[in-house]
Amino acid sequence: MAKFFKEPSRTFSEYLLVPGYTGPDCTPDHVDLSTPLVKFSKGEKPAVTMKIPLVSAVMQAVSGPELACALAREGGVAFIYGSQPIERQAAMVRQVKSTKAGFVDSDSNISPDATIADVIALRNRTGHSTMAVTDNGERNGTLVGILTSRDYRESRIDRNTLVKDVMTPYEKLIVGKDGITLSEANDIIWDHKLNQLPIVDENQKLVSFVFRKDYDSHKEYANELLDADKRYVVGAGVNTRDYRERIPALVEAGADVLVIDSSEGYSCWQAETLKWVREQYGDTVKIGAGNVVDADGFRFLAQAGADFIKVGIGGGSICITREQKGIGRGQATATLEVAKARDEYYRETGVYIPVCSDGGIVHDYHITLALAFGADFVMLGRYFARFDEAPNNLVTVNGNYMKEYWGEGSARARNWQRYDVGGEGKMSFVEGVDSYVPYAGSLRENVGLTLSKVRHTMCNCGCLTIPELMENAKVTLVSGTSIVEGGAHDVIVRDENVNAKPM
Ligand SMILES: NC(=O)C1=CN([C@@H]2O[C@H](COP(=O)(O)OP(=O)(O)OC[C@H]3O[C@@H](n4cnc5c(N)ncnc54)[C@H](O)[C@@H]3O)[C@@H](O)[C@H]2O)C=CC1
Ligand SMILES: O=c1[nH]c(=O)c2[nH+]cn([C@@H]3O[C@H](COP(=O)(O)O)[C@@H](O)[C@H]3O)c2[nH]1
Ligand SMILES: [K+]
Repeated sequence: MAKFFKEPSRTFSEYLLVPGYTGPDCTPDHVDLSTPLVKFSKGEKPAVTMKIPLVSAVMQAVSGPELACALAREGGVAFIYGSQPIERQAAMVRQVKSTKAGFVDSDSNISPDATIADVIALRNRTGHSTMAVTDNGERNGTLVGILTSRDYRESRIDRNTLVKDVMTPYEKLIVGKDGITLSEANDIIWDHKLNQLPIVDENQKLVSFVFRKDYDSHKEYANELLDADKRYVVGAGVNTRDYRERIPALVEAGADVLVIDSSEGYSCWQAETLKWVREQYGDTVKIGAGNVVDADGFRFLAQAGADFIKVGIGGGSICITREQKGIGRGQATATLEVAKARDEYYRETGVYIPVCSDGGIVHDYHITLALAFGADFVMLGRYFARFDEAPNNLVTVNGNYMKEYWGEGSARARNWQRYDVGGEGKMSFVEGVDSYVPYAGSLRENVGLTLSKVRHTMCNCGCLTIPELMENAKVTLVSGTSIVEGGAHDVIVRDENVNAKPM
């Protein structure tokens, strides 16, 4: 007979944390959110420890180079999406590894022959009004000028006006030479009262920008996650088909960690991929696997050699896998059971394999719950898709700023040819939707706020570290009615905008 799990599978919104004793030193500024990214043996240190328990989803709408740098600055890791040609993904990894803190890749570039209508469209798409004018309109083209919102009056200007007729031309620009330090660049900005300094190489090709508004934040990134060469740490997604070509390209580009990106990881394909990595690279290449939702799946991938294991089927905000295929498990139950299997495996072997809870985080407190349930870190898609740094378009919908967010199993993502690589045929059904999420501003601000809530909650629970929270948290199931009790109720809320909304 089929196996039936005794308990229903539950999700994070069905639980709350019950406070523990808070002592005088248990304050948010004392909370340490560092957490292992990859496996380690008892008594040893993991090869990569994150400063915060957040990684970004392996998705086209989420994890591009700009977001990767922004997240590494805060102490987390992004996984550059794999649903793109190998060379392009490797180039994104290289871009992160070659980004120097404070030097920003220009994401708003336009050619001198473009029109103001093009400028406005580009600004609406990227949210940035400072544009590099390059000969070919590309990021690393020859710099011929700069265009900012001060160069034209949107309400008056003829939309057919050409960029070259309103831009500040190169001859009038103050530029920095590639190779200068951040403090030299900032000195030039202050001496000349600039808002931005373009950095160019010896052939006048645009390399990057330094922005005045970034000055304060660049002074201090206490949690910055850097490799031994002081470059940002970055991850990348791979699949179980073209890994023999993709992995070498990503490793060569400098990826610090890889993850097999799949809805379902309890398969011979993942074991084969892990085996191949060990044969080729031993333990020098770090690679996570998944997703699984029970102890059997965990043990299988642990024995196959995974460096961390990802949990979650069908709980993501854009996921329709449960509806389409009927596989999955409530995210809280899945995380708890896999974390228990992780602890058991650790007791048996002395090897600790970090567990990542992937998908379905809706409120900030869900992160704290996931950690209390035993996750070492969480993977977020929707959350990061709302930020400036994500590679997805900013659009207006009914007058509201939104960012586009689509699943990797949606038709939109699948237009990418991965389903034709080595497979018997195309997948005929979709497992994800194409959607909008409300635009939320910068990653730094949002992550700061989210983690401040996590730290406060941990203090309520009397815990200063993630392992302490895993060990000591007290968790209660809540009834449907008590969930209603937990929100504003029986009052007429006056102003939606000034009241706290869930993230
Ligand atoms: N976490 C979740 O709940 C879900 C995530 N997704 C996302 O969608 C994307 C696509 O996921 P999947 O469809 O699971 O991709 P996948 O490539 O892992 O699997 C697609 C199909 O190909 C088969 N397959 C994989 N490697 C093979 C090989 N070497 N030879 C023959 N057959 C092979 C698999 O068993 C599966 O039937 C990923 O980004 C994933 O994260 C999609 C649905 C649910
Ligand atoms: O059923 C699915 N169809 C999809 O098209 C899809 N795309 C991504 N994912 C998974 O969702 C996670 C992100 O979830 P959130 O938006 O809730 O953070 C991601 O990290 C993935 O695990 C998908 N699941
Ligand atoms: K399976």
